[in-house]
Amino acid sequence: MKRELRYGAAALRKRATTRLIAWLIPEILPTAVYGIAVAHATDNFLGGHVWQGIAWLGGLVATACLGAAGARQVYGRLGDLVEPVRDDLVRRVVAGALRTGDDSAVARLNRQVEIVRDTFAGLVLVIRSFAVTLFGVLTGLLSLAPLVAAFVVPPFLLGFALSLAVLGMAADRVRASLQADEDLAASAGMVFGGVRDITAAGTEEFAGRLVGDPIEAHAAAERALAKVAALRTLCFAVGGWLPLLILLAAGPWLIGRGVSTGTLLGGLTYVLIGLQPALNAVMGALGDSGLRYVITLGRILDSSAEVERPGHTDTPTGFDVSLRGLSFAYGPNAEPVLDKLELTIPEGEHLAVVGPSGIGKSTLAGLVCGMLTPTSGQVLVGGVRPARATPATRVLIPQEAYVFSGTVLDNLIYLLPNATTPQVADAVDAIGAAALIERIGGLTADVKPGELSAGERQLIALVRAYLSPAPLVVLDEATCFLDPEAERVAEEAFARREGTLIVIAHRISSALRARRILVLDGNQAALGTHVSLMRKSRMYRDLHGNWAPTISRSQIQPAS
Ligand SMILES: Nc1ncnc2c1ncn2[C@@H]1O[C@H](COP(=O)(O)OP(=O)(O)OP(=O)(O)O)[C@@H](O)[C@H]1O
Repeated sequence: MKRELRYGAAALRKRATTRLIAWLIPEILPTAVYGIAVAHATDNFLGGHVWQGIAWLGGLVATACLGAAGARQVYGRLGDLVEPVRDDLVRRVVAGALRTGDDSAVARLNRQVEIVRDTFAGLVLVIRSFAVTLFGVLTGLLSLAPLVAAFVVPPFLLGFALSLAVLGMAADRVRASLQADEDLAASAGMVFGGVRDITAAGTEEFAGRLVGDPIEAHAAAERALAKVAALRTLCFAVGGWLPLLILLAAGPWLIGRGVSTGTLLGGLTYVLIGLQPALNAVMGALGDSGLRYVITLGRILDSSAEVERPGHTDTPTGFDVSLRGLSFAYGPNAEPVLDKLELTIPEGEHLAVVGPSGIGKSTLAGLVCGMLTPTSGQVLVGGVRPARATPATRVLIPQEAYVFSGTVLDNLIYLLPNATTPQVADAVDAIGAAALIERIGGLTADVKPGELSAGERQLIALVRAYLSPAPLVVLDEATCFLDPEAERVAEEAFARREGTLIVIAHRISSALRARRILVLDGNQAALGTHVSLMRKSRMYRDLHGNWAPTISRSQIQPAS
């Protein structure tokens, strides 16, 4: 919210604002005078001086005309103030769309720019008119009877301060409500789209849960919003009605102290037709236009900040990977897969990640490579969030290797299009893919992905990753279809390659080759070498015990 308020404040630092303020003075006058005029007119009428009473009311009409002339000037000045805001926002939106090539963003964001312009103008008007009333009423009350002011002003200011305090809370809750609304629309849309399949597969209960949670979240957000509305009414009661009650209750005491009936009526006039409507208007505007301004402007600034940086990316400094209190769950109410994980993987490290099936190894790989966003905590690669880091910083090879129709060479140099022939030959040799490529027909032969075995596809993907310029390589069971010997050759090649290597291991041999091993165990994690983990991690000892016999009798699909 601070950023949006700063933006508004900067937009107000203009000459147009000074001119707008200057035109406040003729408007303050009638506001200051009407209580005094009512007081004197009443006292004169009560004292039988009818003409003097009428003269006071005539004076009130004259100052009101002066105020109207001042108000007329305001609208012309307002344009000078808000149009530059609109221009600036449109410039940001269009510049962003040109960089991203997202034409639809222009239409979407332009609508938001209109909202910001209108709400900004509305806020300027309401705040200005509130200031006029406040200054006018204070001046009038103090010149009429400071004693009356002492009863009226403090509860009014208290109500106003409480309203401002509630606004911050309201902004958060409106944002939460919008988010809940969007989440519900997304999950309901997904379920409605798949009703036929859900019925066919008999997964109604699962689908019910899928929309049930967002419905609950939405209802909770709306209830929270309703509580804020109730609080706002309470604040208005304090600021708008309490001064009136106090003044009425203190009436006899004030009259006993020499305050005239007219003066009391003048004080009530200031509250009833000055302070109370002004507070109502400013609170309504801040709670409605103000929140729409903050939230809509926030969205525009967020989207333009995303595109203001070239290519939407940051360049990491170094390639150490740090996990800081990293937690991740696949849904708002799902059990966390990873919980407050702390780990630093220094540049050049060779780390193996082991753990039972479904413990979260692939989830961790996805987080490190920026394909998943942490629920809380951080992943940083060279000090930068992976999703924002330049894509060339990391490569993730999953279990199901991706190979596309094209030549073998196209497939190999996909991540380094300008690779030289010796570079390609080195990579092929290092990974042990020479025999496979020869069998396919050489580098210029066409690849037919469907005709390759899973292991062969993995070999091609491994050469591609090896050849890539990425200093961080994550192999997520990327060698699981290779025989142990082919896996050893490939892994050793990656270990020799410069950079950081993270291997999600599916065999103990992979873990034994690594410099350090991370054992994921429920929400716990243990880090160490094979020797230290055999001593301190029961989970690692169990995995080692289960894995060891399978090494010799692995049923592995040969690579070639
Ligand atoms: N897209 C998803 N949506 C919901 N839950 C998921 C999703 N992907 C994974 N999970 C769940 O998250 C948990 C961790 O999964 P993950 O694939 O990270 O485990 P893993 O240790 O890599 O398992 P494996 O060794 O079998 O590949 C599992 O309970 C899994 O069912």
